[in-house]
Formats: sequence, C-alpha cells, structure tokens
Amino acid sequence: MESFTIRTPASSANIGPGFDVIGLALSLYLELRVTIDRSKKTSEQPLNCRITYEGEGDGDVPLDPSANLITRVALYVLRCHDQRAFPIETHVHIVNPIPLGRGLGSSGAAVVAGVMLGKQVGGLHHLDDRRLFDFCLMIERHPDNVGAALFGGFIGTYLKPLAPEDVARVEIPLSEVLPSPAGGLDTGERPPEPPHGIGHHIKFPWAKEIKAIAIIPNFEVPTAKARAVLPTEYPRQDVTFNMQRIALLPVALGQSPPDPELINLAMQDKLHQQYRQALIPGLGDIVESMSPSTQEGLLGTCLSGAGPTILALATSHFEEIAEKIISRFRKENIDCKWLLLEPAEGVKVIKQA
Ligand SMILES: Nc1ncnc2c1ncn2[C@@H]1O[C@H](COP(=O)(O)OP(=O)(O)OP(=O)(O)O)[C@@H](O)[C@H]1O
Ligand SMILES: N[C@@H](CCO)C(=O)O
Repeated sequence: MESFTIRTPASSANIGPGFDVIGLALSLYLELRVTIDRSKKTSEQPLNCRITYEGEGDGDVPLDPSANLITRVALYVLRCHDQRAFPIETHVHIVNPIPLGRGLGSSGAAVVAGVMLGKQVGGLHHLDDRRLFDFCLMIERHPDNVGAALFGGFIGTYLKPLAPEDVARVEIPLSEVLPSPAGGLDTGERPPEPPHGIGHHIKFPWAKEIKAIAIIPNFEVPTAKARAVLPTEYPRQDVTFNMQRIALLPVALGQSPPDPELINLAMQDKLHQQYRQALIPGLGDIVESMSPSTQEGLLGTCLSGAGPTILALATSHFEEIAEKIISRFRKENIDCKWLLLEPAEGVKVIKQA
C-alpha cells in the first residue's frame, strides 16, 4: 500500500491594492490523504478513485471523481500525459478546514492540491513547481491565490505575455480543459496542454511580528460574482492611487519593526473593494473606520481575496481587533468567526513509510 499526504495552504489575495497580483499563504491547510493499493487488478470505483470528505463543504462538495474539483484537476494533468484514469485502487480522503467561497483561497488550494495529486499518482516527477503553476493557471486564471498556495509565503505574481499561438491555447473554454463530467466526455484525446512559463512569482519578506486575523462572515460570495461587479475601465487617478500603494506594500510589510501608519496607507485600494461593498454589507465602514491611531496593535485591514472575509494585519490585541470587526458585521445581522493565522509554506507532499 502506498500512502502520502498533500498539504496545501489557504491564502489571502490582493492585501488591499494588489488586485490579482499579491498573495499571502496562510496557516490553514487542505489535506489530501491518499492511498493507492497497487495489489488490486480491477476497480469498481469510477475512474479507479474513491473520495471521502470531512470539514468545510462536507455534504456539498461532490464525491464523484469526475465532478470533484480536486480530482478533475488531477485528471486534467494525468490526461495531458496520456493517463486516462487514477491508478487502481486510489482512495483520496479530503480534510478541508478552509471555508468555501469566503475569500481564503479554497478554490486555489483545491486546484494546487489537484495538480500535485495528478503529479504524484501519475509518477510525473519531471513536473517542477513552475510547470505545475502553468497547469493551475489553465484552471484558475488569476495567479495570486494559486501562486501563494503553490510557492508559499508573501508573493507577487505576474503573467508572461504569450506568443499568439499560446494565447489561443490559454483562451480555450474551461470546459475543454476540465471536461465535466471528466469521465463522461472521455474521447481518449489529450486535453489542450498549458503553454510553458505562463506565470511567475517573486517572494517578498514578511516581518516576523505581523500576524493575520481572518474575520469570516457566515455567508459565501462566489469569486465569479465578486468579479462581475467590477468595472471594465477605471479613472486614471484610481489606478495611480493603487500603483503608489502597491509600490509601498512589500517594503512596508517586510520592515521590522513594522511601521503601522505606513502599512495602513499601503493597504488602501480603489480598484475592487469599493465595488464589492454592494455584496458585503459593512465592508466600506470597516476598512475606512479602523486605523492604527484608533486601535492598538492594528496595522491595517482589507478585504481578503474576493471576500467576504476581512483580513486585519496586527502585532497584538488580536481578539480585541476581531471583536470590533465582528460587532460591526453584527449590526448588519451577519455572524462571523475568526482565526489567527500566520504566513505558511507552500504545498507539501508528506510520504508515509
Ligand atoms: N476542497 C474542495 N473540494 C472541492 N471543491 C472545492 C474545494 N474548495 C473549494 N472548492 C470549489 O471552489 C468553490 C469556491 O471558490 P471561490 O473562488 O468562489 O471562492 P474561494 O476560493 O473560497 O475565495 P477566493 O478566491 O476569493 O479566495 C466552491 O464552491 C467549490 O466549488
Ligand atoms: N484577485 C482575486 C482573488 C479572488 O480569487 C479577486 O480579487 O477577484
């Protein structure tokens, strides 16, 4: 029996001004506990894979490997390498503490875990992390969450301009990259492979004193919906506003001891948060009203990813900060939970003896 665990962190994207650019891996982990019984000759499981699940999304997340996001992504990687199904007999037990659709990168973690699952079960050891990033970007098109989940830490991500023939490959409909159900549409053909070197990243320093408080409202905002409310064009002064702050942010969060006023300024945004207020009652008030001058320990607040989670960066008074944000949400009849998190390493495969 072969067994291993794939551990993938949650993440917070944007951190204010870094829309679709900046990501922070967080110490909350999606785990895939995988066993492969290679002594079996046949399997009764669809695509040779049995899925079991516990944690966030239990009961809602599909357990059919042709419908589950994680196994569909793994099948995409396998099929690009002429392997049509999982090895006989694969069992994937998913343990997921990352709340779905809350801005903590649950889908990014699922995609990264899926590409790593495909690599491991397929014996595709030549696929390095840079190549896995290409596969991730065929599925989740913005690089900030998947980049953080794959590489870990506090990172900036960017996409390479592609050759015209590669643009066509990247822009194929997602349904052709991840046929749904994956088994049903199996024509035996290879799916379109990702072009090489689509995405890149750079690691930024992170001051050891800084912790991340995630205040998580009890409702979901699907990322697609939170992107649909954004304008297609922006006033020049708003773009300049964000560029000024994004130039500061990686420096400000790397300096030890941290400068609260500089960080608070560097976390401001005009490209996405104000438009998402319509979906997240209380958001505008929370990010505008709390500052280091009025709250001890606080460095800054922002929307985490596409929301509705609020990320507050702080050096102390974590519970007090969380409670203030929770009480603001309570005025809108929204209940929340909160977590104290730290920067995390990227995806890891832990082999069991
Ligand atoms: N562990 C999982 N297993 C299977 N599917 C998952 C898993 N986690 C997330 N998903 C899929 O991803 C969807 C949530 O993705 P979405 O992009 O809307 O939010 P998010 O990734 O949590 O937030 P954000 O991108 O703002 O950080 C879920 O509804 C589900 O379809
Ligand atoms: N940068 C993305 C992150 C969410 O997945 C957004 O804000 O829409």
